[in-house]
Amino acid sequence: MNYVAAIDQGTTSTRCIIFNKKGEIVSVGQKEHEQIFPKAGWVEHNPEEIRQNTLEVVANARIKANLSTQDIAACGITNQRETTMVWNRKTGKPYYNAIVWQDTRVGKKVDELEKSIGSDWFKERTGLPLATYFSGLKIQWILDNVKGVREDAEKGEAIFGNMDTYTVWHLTGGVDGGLHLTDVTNASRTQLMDIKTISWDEEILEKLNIPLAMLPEIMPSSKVYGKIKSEAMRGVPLAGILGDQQAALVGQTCYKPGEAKNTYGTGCFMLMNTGTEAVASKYGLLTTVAYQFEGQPVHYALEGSIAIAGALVQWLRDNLGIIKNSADVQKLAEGVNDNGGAYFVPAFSGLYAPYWNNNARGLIAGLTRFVNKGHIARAVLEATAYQTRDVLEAMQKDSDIEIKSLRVDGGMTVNELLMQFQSDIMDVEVIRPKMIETTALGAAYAAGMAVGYWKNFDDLTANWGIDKTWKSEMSEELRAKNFNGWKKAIERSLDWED
Ligand SMILES: Nc1ncnc2c1ncn2[C@@H]1O[C@H](COP(=O)(O)OP(=O)(O)O)[C@@H](O)[C@H]1O
Ligand SMILES: O=P(O)(O)OC[C@H](O)CO
Repeated sequence: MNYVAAIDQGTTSTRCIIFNKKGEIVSVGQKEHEQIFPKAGWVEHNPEEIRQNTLEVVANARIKANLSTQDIAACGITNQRETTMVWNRKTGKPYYNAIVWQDTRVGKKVDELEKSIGSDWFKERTGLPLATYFSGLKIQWILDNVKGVREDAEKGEAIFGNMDTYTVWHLTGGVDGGLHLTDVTNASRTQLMDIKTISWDEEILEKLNIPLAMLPEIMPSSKVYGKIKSEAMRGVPLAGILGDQQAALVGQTCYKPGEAKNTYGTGCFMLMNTGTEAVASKYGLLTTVAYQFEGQPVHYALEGSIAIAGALVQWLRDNLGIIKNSADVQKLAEGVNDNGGAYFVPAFSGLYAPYWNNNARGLIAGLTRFVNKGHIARAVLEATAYQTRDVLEAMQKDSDIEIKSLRVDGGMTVNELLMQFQSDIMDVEVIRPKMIETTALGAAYAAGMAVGYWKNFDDLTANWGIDKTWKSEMSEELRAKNFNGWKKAIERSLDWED
């Protein structure tokens, strides 16, 4: 039993990574899936495609490393959070595509609930403000708009799950007794869980008209839940589940209160461990569960969620065709000295933290005839850095902790121009660890700890090491001028939709 595996079911792709005891990658299987945009603001995934990709990448990772299932001590799961599925437990058939976290179709509902109940009512109970982002209203949309689901849900036949729950259910037998469960971190993103009692909130379920019978059982993030039955990893204990951003926090070994990380993927998410206390945010952050290891108390985090980060680079590639690969954005941006006065606010799904403005929409501001595609590429990268500074400021105010250095990870952190600008615009040291696949690593840690492959948090912390550090090289005056331009652009994007 020399290895631990992790399945990372992300927004753009599904990966399976096999790690050794030092937390090093032994093998990777990866496959992208289709992004479906049926209407403006709607984003869906095909669950069947994801299910098949999962089995394929698991088999690939194992076969590439020439390992048998006996070599794998445990498997963990991490996933894009909030993305919502409802399927039939007798047939395994989904009633509708997975509604992705970025989808804004429930915008009107959010406005209605804001008027009738108020965002604070939800925030006090769940740690989350009213927004299109979370699962609860997405479940309600499926119940109200897809024929027959409500009836089946009342009978306990139509069941809900985020991608963790859907994956676990299939891996542990599906229609033949698949486990219907989730972990505390994923449950904390549904807006249906009481953040203090860690149980489904029946008053919220009543207000949203969601039957309790369709919800999964809430479990710790690190625990042996059962054994995998699918051939690709038959017999391996399934022993860890974490939402992907919480997994990155665990992978970055941020186990002490005050320790924080920022993950740059499709979106960008900064989480700070706040220990066993659920700190309520006054400055636009979420209160969320960080992790729970079996037999230990729940640990909480403050989170600043940014919906669009790497997704903007993809938009440049897929919608405008200015670049061929995501990596080309750096070369294009390096061809110019600065943004030429252009600012890009990527409010494609409204704006998340710290603004929570569902009706914001994207814009490029400050254009003149001087601006060329190099400046736009720079504005695209800078948008992620500016949004991160907004979140960092909120984090410092909410936690009363001055953040002097920030641990980063995720696909975008290979972009060194972005990392330098990030440090410049925040005047904070940016630290990239040797391992930037921290999401999968966190899920592997959760699973490995549950079966005793790693014995304690010190074992995990010992695996962490620095690859590169960036320090600010920007003058105070220029930093202030640049950030002021960003704030003006943000003002203009707010409440664009009526
Ligand atoms: N060199 C690069 N510069 C900027 N962005 C990049 C670069 N390489 C990849 N990305 C972006 O990073 C994202 C992929 O990161 P990843 O951590 O795999 O995301 P996710 O887990 O959300 O699928 C994509 O949105 C892609 O556009
Ligand atoms: O798939 P990622 O890495 O973009 O993460 C998505 C988040 O979990 C959404 O909350």
